[in-house]
Formats: sequence, structure tokens, C-alpha cells
Amino acid sequence: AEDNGLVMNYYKEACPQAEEIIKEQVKLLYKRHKNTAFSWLRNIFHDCAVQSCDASLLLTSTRRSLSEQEHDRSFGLRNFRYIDTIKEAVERECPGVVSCSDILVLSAREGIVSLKLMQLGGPYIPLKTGRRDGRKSRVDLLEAYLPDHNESISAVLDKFGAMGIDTPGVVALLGAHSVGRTHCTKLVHRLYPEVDPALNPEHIPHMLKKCPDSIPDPKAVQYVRNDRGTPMILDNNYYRNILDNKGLLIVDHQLAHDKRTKPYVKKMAKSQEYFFKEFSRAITLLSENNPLTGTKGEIRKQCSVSNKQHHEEP
Ligand code: HEM
Ligand SMILES: [Ca+2]
Ligand SMILES: [Ca+2]
Repeated sequence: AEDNGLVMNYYKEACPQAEEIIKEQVKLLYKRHKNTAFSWLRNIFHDCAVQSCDASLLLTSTRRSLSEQEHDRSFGLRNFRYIDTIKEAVERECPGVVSCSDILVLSAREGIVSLKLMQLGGPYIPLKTGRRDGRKSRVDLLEAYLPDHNESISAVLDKFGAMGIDTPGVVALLGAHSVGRTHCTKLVHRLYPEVDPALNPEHIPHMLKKCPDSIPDPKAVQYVRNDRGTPMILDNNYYRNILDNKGLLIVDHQLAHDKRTKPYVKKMAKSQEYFFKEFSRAITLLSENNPLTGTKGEIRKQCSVSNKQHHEEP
């Protein structure tokens, strides 16, 4: 990320209020729908890790192409319509200036603020801007970039390593699972036909109560909270959970047991400060993955459709 074309406060001339408007909108949305903060945090992973922070994630399906949102690894992503709310607020002030990819990245930063990171002594993460929006959804490439919930730690480290994110960075990013939820579809293989013996027996009754069916109705909203202790707070409780065998996903569990990652898990479980330091470093790296700058890409008018599509299908 030496010179990727991104700069601090890219919009200072063309739209000086941009970052403030995004901050205000994320705050207002959080007041009305707390779970929007989880979405902004998850979005930065699902967009930036898939080739580029180019807002490819935000494109919906068209006649010709399937959206990344429709992939099984995107299951549970939500609140996209509120990205439009933020974009519309920015467009009212400066039409056609601020990219959806910058909105996605900055909303993640503000979502992190809503999740109390700063109140706990964490930093306000300074992030560069100047990203432009891609024109295509990359569903065909998604599996090559986004690890699945049961992937090996080796594969996870490789995928993040390709973005320049090292082992402590990966361990810190998975700390995002200190908030939000996981649907039963991603968990039932650990409960049925028999309970995974690696799970903490104290955690099992709760999981069985929340996921009572071995084949959950995909339409029913059945889920377990990622961190029962502090579900709305981005803290280091995740690391204590996974060391205690209360990690929900196989990757969460493995993170606490693989010899490459375990030392960092222990360190982050002990030190909130160390977690915050690594987390903000890794979020910065993730946010700068392979951006489109200069004359590449476009500034989308509406985040869910590329500009060309916008004209073809009004
Ligand atoms: C190996 C990497 C990862 C895997 C396999 C993974 C997988 C998952 C899965 C399966 C869920 C549950 C979705 C659902 O059922 O609704 C989830 C939730 C979540 N993930 Fe990850 N994740 C990974 C890394 C990350 C990273 C790096 C971040 C952010 C920096 C992140 C943020 C979140 C958040 C905030 C939620 C809760 C979403 C909500 O409540 O709406 N994850 N993840
Ligand atoms: Ca992308
Ligand atoms: Ca928590």
C-alpha cells in the first residue's frame, strides 16, 4: 500500500463535508437500527477482500450478472438499503463526487465507533479516500478470495496474506466476531447428528435452543449471537470466548488452537490495547486493498447499479 493513489481527506476540495455527512448518517442509522453497525463492519471485509475495495459487493444482480450478494458466503449480509440512505445524503450535498467504495469504507470506520471501540480506549481509525467504483460484481472470483466458515487456518492466512495482512492482523480482524450474529445454517453441522466434542459443554444447551432443527428453515431467522457476553461491543471478549471453546464457526475455534495464531489470540485476550492496535492496523490494510484510482472505474450515481446499467434500466 505504498502509493496506491489514496490520500487523507481526498474530498477536501470537492466535497469538504463528505466525511462528516457519512459520520452523521451512520450515527442516525445506528440510533434507529443498531445492527446497521454490524453490517458496515462486515461489508469492508466482503468488499475489500474480493479483489478490491471497489464496492463490487453493493451491485445487485442484473439480467447479465449475478451479484456477490447472492453467493452462499454472503449469507446474512443485510442493511444494503441503508447504504443508499447514506449515499443519498452525500449526493444531496455534492452530486456525483463521492464514490460508493469510499462510503463503504468510511461507514465501516463509523460503524466501529458505534460499537464503542473508542469508548473503550480504542483509536479513531484514520482512513484514506479516493477510491473509485468498479463496474462489475465479481461473484465468479469470490470463493478464491473469501474464506468459508470451515476453512483451514492455512487457507485463511494465505488469503489475507495475499492482501499484505499478516498473522496478528488476521487474528485481530476475526475479532469482528465479537459482535453480531451467526445463522443456524452455518452452525448445525457442529450440532447434528452429534455435537462437535470441541464445543464447550456449557455453550451447547444455548446453541441447541437457538438452533433446534438439524435443517433450519432457510426463511426462518434462527441465529446465535457471536458474543453472548457483549454482543453490541467490539471488545476482546471474542478471544476469551474462543479460548474457552465457545467460538461458533470452525475458523473461530481453529484460530484459538492453531499454533501460528494461538499466541496472538492469547495476547489479545489479555490486552484490549494490543487488540485495538492490531485491529486498526489491519482494518487500514484491508481498506487499502487494490483500490481503483485516477481514471479507473467510475463514481456510481446509485450504489446498487453501475452507471451504464443505471441508464439502460432506469
Ligand atoms: C475467515 C474469515 C471469516 C469468515 C469465514 C467469516 C464468516 C462469517 C459468518 C459465516 C458469519 C455469520 C453470518 C450470518 O449467519 O448472518 C459472519 C458474521 C460476521 N462477520 Fe465474519 N467471517 C470472517 C471474517 C470477518 C472479518 C475479517 C470481518 C470484519 C472485519 C467480519 C465481520 C463479521 C461481522 C460483523 C459479522 C456479524 C454480521 C451481522 O450480525 O450481521 N468477519 N462471518
Ligand atoms: Ca470488491
Ligand atoms: Ca463483544
